[in-house]
Amino acid sequence: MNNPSNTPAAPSPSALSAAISCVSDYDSEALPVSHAQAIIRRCITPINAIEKVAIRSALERILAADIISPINVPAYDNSAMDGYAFHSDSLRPDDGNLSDTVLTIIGTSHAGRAFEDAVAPGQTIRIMTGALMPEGLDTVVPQEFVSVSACAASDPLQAARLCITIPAGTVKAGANRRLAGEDLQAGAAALRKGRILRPADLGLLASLGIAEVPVQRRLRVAFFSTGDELRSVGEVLDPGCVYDSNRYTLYGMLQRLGCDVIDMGVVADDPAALEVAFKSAADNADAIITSGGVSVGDADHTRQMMAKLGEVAFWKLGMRPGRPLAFGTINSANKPAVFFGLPGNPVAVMVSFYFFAREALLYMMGAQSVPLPLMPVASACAIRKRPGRTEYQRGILARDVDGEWSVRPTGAQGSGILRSMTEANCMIVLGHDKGDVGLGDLVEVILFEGLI
Ligand SMILES: Nc1nc2c(c(=O)[nH]1)N[C@H]1C(S)=C(S)[C@@H](COP(=O)(O)OP(=O)(O)OC[C@H]3O[C@@H](n4cnc5c(N)ncnc54)[C@H](O)[C@@H]3O)O[C@H]1N2
Ligand code: MOO
Repeated sequence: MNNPSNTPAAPSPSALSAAISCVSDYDSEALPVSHAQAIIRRCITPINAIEKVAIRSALERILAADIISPINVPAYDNSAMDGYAFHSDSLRPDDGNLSDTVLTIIGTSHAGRAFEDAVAPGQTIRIMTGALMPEGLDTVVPQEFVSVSACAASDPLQAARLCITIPAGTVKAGANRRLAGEDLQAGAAALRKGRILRPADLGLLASLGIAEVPVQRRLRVAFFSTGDELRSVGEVLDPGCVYDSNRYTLYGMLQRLGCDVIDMGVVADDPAALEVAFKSAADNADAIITSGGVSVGDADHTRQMMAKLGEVAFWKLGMRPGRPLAFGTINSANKPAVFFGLPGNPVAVMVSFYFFAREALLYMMGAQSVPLPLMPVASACAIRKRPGRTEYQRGILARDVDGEWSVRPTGAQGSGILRSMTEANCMIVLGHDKGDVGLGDLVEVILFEGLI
């Protein structure tokens, strides 16, 4: 079922205006990062539109409701090992006399093909990993711990059978058995609303027999680059021009976040053209992201457009790179769209996206907040840092000659040097109040790559 309702993704204009007008005590020269992040949180609300998708299509989507397990997992008591199952009462007490236990094998339980007869004390069955434990049995001994031989001939019926000998002390009562419901009980929450579904979650859903799940509809994000000097890939690079790279990094970051992207290309440094672009973006998207035009140059029109077409919540932060980041809203006929005006410098785009837009967009998508883990690591060199702003340096985390992990900046940290992002494997986050870093001092890093 595909049922994306047209519920507004953003709050009503009045709610947003109220949130934005709460922005007081704002030092326009050095609004701390944490303060700016809090302002953004106050100004946004999650979208409220759900669609149902098959579990394979749910990868990386955001779960829109708790998933309650319809069954026990495992569904029945089963063996964790290939071996022999029996009742623990059959074990000879481990009384220090090293008394072995001898049990008669009376059948086999395969995974998917259970042994259905009763198993009496003194008897055992061969059992495979995952096979159902017959009623009354509670213990499995792995096959490599037992010896198998013909049973003692005192009883003619027994002599025709095979027996196992379990050496004393090999196995404890209840060992190697997986109990019904021990992973998950029927009626318990298997996955919580707001989770970004990962491969393990798809497997878990399948293990519960669930074929479809409700997910949040994708967030629609429109983006464009501004600047008369920008040329798109495939165009001739005239003197004084640069290729537009920001739309590609933005495309990649938005795709990774699972957004529906609306690429609006390059818009000239012309107020009329910008106004048309902003209005069209606000009509079609939940959020708008632009790059460039937020500084103080003669052709930097973005903030004026925000003030004309919406509201500016803040502009300029105590951070580097990304200082001229602008945040606010752009109005449209139906709803205001959340707006991030990212600075034009290519690294500033990525840093301000990862540390501001990313969390906001995830929140709008209805995702549970999962803070990025900051890990303390020794710095492999001295780093100059001025207190009063947060710095995001591109770092390489590696083992040193002694096998210890340490981090060093990639080299020149100019916010136009995009190569610093491609060479780095982590971001070194130097907090607002931090000063110079000495060799061996601990700094906090956020890794770029994760396992899943
Ligand atoms: N007098 C001041 N000048 C500047 C300040 C300031 O506070 N006072 N801030 C500097 C900082 S910090 C930044 S960051 C930039 C941001 O300026 P804009 O957002 O107006 O960006 P532009 O001027 O349009 O471009 C800056 C730089 O980045 C290149 N660029 C822009 N868009 C792209 C793109 N899509 N792909 C690749 N490269 C792009 C552009 O050519 C410029 O080189 O302002 C400083 N100035
Ligand atoms: O703060 Mo700007 O973003 O470095 O170049």
